[in-house]
Amino acid sequence: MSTRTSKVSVSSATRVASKTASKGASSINTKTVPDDEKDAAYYVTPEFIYGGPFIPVKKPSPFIDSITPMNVPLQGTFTRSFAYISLKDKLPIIITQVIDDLSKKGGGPDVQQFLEKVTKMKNDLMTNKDYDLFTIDTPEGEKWNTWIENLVNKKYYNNTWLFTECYVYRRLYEGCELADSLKSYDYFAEKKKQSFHGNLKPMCRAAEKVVTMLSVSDKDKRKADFMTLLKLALWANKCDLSFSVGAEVTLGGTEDEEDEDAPPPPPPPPPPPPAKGKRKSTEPPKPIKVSSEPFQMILDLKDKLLVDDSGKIADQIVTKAENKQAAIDGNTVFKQKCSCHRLAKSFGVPICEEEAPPPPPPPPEGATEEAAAEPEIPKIPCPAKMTIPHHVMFDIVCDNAGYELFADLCFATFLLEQKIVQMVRFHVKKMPWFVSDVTMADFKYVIEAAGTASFSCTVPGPPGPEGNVEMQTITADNLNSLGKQWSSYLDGGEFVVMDEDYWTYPHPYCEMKKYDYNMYRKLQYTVGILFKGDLNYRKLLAGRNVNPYSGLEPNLQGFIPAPIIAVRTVKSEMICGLSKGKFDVLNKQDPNWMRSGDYGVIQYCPKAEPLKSMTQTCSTCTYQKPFIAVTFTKRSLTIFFGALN
Ligand SMILES: O=P(O)(O)OC[C@H]1O[C@](O)(CO)[C@@H](O)[C@@H]1O
Repeated sequence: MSTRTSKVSVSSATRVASKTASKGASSINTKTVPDDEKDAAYYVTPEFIYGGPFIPVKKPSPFIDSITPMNVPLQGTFTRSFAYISLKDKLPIIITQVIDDLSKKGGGPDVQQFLEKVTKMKNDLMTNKDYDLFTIDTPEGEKWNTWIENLVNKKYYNNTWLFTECYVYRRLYEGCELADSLKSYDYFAEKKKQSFHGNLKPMCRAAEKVVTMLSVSDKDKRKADFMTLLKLALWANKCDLSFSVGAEVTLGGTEDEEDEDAPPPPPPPPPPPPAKGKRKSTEPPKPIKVSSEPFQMILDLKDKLLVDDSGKIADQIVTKAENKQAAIDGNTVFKQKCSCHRLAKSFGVPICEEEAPPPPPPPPEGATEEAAAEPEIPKIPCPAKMTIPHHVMFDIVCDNAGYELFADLCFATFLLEQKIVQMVRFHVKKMPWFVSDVTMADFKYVIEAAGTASFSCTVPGPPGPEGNVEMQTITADNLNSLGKQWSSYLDGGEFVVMDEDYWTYPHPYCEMKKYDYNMYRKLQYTVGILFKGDLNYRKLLAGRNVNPYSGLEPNLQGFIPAPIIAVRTVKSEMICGLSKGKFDVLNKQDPNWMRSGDYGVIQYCPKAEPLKSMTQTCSTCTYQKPFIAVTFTKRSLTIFFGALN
């Protein structure tokens, strides 16, 4: 795989992405359906002719010269939408990069087969064909085929953008699953690693401050730091390689932008007051200079944060965590002893003699053999009835590896060190996804690399009392100690990493209950779920172009397993929760603002569906199949319960 990628700073990521897109598109030697003129020609050319060559039958074009109408799912057929651009320009380039890298890598016939399949998929995408079915023979492959067969629109552009993008990434990975020499191969791995190393400087700078926020602090400081670290996690979402079409995105700026480490310029003079009676100016705001120092960046981007619920989130998550702890402390039903017995049973190890329950009483005299053989009903309560977890936990549905994961880990560390929660569950992807999304391997890589990275540079320190600026040295020491801390959290079970199937399904989250009830139930144990990034946001809003002034809660359409925190930089045309008039002002300033990744939101829905004990029991207790997910670490063992439908 080629290790060379172009490098862009966050501010220029969009520019480069669109440049790369058009460059890449022109080098792809295949007819693209949606180019306006070609498109018209394509749909006018008849597939067959009735009664001779003189009666052409025009195929109806699915393409509509429009933005996505309100409340309709984002879809490639709206030629003035970003979904269209993404399918037309971005996705083919990402697929081409995979093909190119693997072609260079070379390999046997199975790799050739992979390349043929992927090339066909790219052509199908570019000519708006029907999806092919999966050939992989697994229960998950079968599920995908059922979903495809049940679709009304099976074409790449005609179906929802969400389904098509997920389908493409899933099919890419199918190619690896089918090729012996590519099993568990990650064609995006090098890019993700480069993106980590390209951001060492901002990580080292951020780590210097993060370590000062960890010792247990008073209420006000804790709240302020909570909010700051959530914002650090927000702006880290700019580092996304699917958005930049594989070009490395660094917070450090490109070489010619490095002068941002210079002391800040004096503030500009205040603008003249607006003339009386004049309407608010809709002129685009002057481009602001954004620092590569992550905490300064938060301040620089203050006005780009369109919804900021971080204060409310800090207050409410702490309160919910305290309440959960009280419930755990007061819970007499599931004491450790019961769990030990159940686990011992589940894993077939003998129960300690003293602890073992008394042997069952002998069958009463005269009882039939059948009755005597009745299974013993254990005295421990049924896991499916369990409604209180063993730990106060918080969940993060991760997005990108590299710098974004670093920022998420910092936030998680804060929650643990401030004793707000005792466990953080990270949800990652089972396969390479949207270029830079975190997989299990990426998670381990980032932690190890943070623990061992070496870095040193000098930057101007904060101005002294007389405005004098002294240079200070930044090293990787604090990043290293964070990395080591994270490794020990993994060993100790404070960090749990899970790669459930649902995160790579093409379904919006409001359908989780229908497609994966146990996943929904698992999420119900937590005090809050942080959903990172644009794709997660799209899934939260069911992929629709919702009313920008509507609230988050109604748009979740019943997906409320726990309080939801949505943190994303805006990279696609959907948003909710804006204050009155804001959407119109932003549109007037820049019609493409939602495609820029320059704006962000931190949104909160406090509502949560209480976890009820299940009507079904599980086989540990009676006769039905239990669902038990177990996470082992050196120092602890965690179990999540549910029951299979
Ligand atoms: O990493 P994030 O924030 O989920 O962003 C991914 C986004 O980028 C895109 O690839 C668009 O550029 C979208 O498909 C997607 O919404």
